[in-house]
Amino acid sequence: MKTTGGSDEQKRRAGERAAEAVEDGDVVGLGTGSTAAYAIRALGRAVDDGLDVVGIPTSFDSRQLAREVGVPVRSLEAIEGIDLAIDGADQFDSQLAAIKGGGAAHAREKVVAAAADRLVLVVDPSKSAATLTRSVPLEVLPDARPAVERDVADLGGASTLRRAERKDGPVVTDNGNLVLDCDFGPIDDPGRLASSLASVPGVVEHGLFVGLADAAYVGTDDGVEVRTRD
Ligand SMILES: O=C[C@H](O)[C@H](O)[C@H](O)COP(=O)(O)O
Repeated sequence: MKTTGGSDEQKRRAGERAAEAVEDGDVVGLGTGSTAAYAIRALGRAVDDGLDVVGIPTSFDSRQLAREVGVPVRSLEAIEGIDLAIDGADQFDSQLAAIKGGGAAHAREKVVAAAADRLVLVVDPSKSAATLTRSVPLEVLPDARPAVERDVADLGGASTLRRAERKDGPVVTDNGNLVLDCDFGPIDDPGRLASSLASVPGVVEHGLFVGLADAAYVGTDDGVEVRTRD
């Protein structure tokens, strides 16, 4: 998966600190992306040392990595609750509202985050913003794409179909859908935009995570800064 933003060392610190918050017997949501991957690898080492956990992957890639490093996995439908979800973000603000979906995994990520008692974002300082400004990814039913593009324009956004980097054609999600990256400029009210996007027919899920994260572990050059909502 493409690595963005801060240094690998910053991401490693954030991911490993979040893995330390996992307790024996926990069911853990395993996020997607380069930062969450550090948490999954750290959990694998903890399992080697005797930690008893079950991981709930949010994507093909996180499932694959968990299996490689020895974290036992189960699917979301097989469990009743999640103690802690650990996941990355593409941008987040002081209220821990976040834009996710740089890896096109935000639909499952949101289901896991909503099912979790706690969501910890693992990020580097480049993800922090006073106002969310990045494009918001929408997972969209393929047939609904033109209609969704029109609705996004009515909401003041400009959509771009996400294209695959190493083959001709669009990115197809783990669920068989397309991704539209939608630029709304600075997002003054993430909650209002989230509600509007959730009501667009054909949008399977949008990448705005509002009111879901409990903490952000920000890996820095010196350590880890733990941020909570203002
Ligand atoms: O769909 C992917 C996810 O939302 C990722 O958690 C997000 O893109 C952050 O990834 P990374 O830690 O690689 O920047």
